[in-house]
Amino acid sequence: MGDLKKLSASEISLHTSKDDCWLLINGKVYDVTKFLEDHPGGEEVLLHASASGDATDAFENVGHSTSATSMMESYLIGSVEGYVAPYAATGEASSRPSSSAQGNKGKPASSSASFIDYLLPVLVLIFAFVAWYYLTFISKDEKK
Ligand code: HEM
Repeated sequence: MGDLKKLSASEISLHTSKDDCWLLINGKVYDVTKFLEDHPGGEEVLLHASASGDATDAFENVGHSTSATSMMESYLIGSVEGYVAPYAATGEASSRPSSSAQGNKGKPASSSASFIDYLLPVLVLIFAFVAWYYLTFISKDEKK
């Protein structure tokens, strides 16, 4: 498959129907018309992904098996010149769960922050009281 046809985005956008359905995934174009009925995930998702212009995100979000990936080869009909991978396909997808984990971390962090919010004034009061007590009574006694 060295001689992949170079297809334009506008050409691909003409093939989004049940009788003629192309998918753009990672810069490669797949004619899945004959696969629509056999797709384990259903034909609707394929038609929707086809209509969206770029099916890369949709395809990768499902976490397809390696057998699904090797199956794709038989539907490959071309590629897109100057293809720019969408966000999730660039390997940065792994940073998404970590950013949501950060959101989770926010909770204990903010509750410990509110704990310090209470503790700090109390500590300052205790320190002020001890200092006042020392200066008022103890240091006077020492001078005597
Ligand atoms: C040429 C492209 C595609 C091929 C060859 C393909 C193939 C497969 C295969 C073999 C499965 C069964 C599970 C597995 O082995 O991973 C599957 C499941 C599925 N696929 Fe695809 N798929 C393609 C594109 C897409 C796209 C673009 C979407 C968009 C959302 C999609 C959505 C799904 C869903 C939702 C399932 C069901 C997962 C489940 O029920 O666990 N597929 N696909």
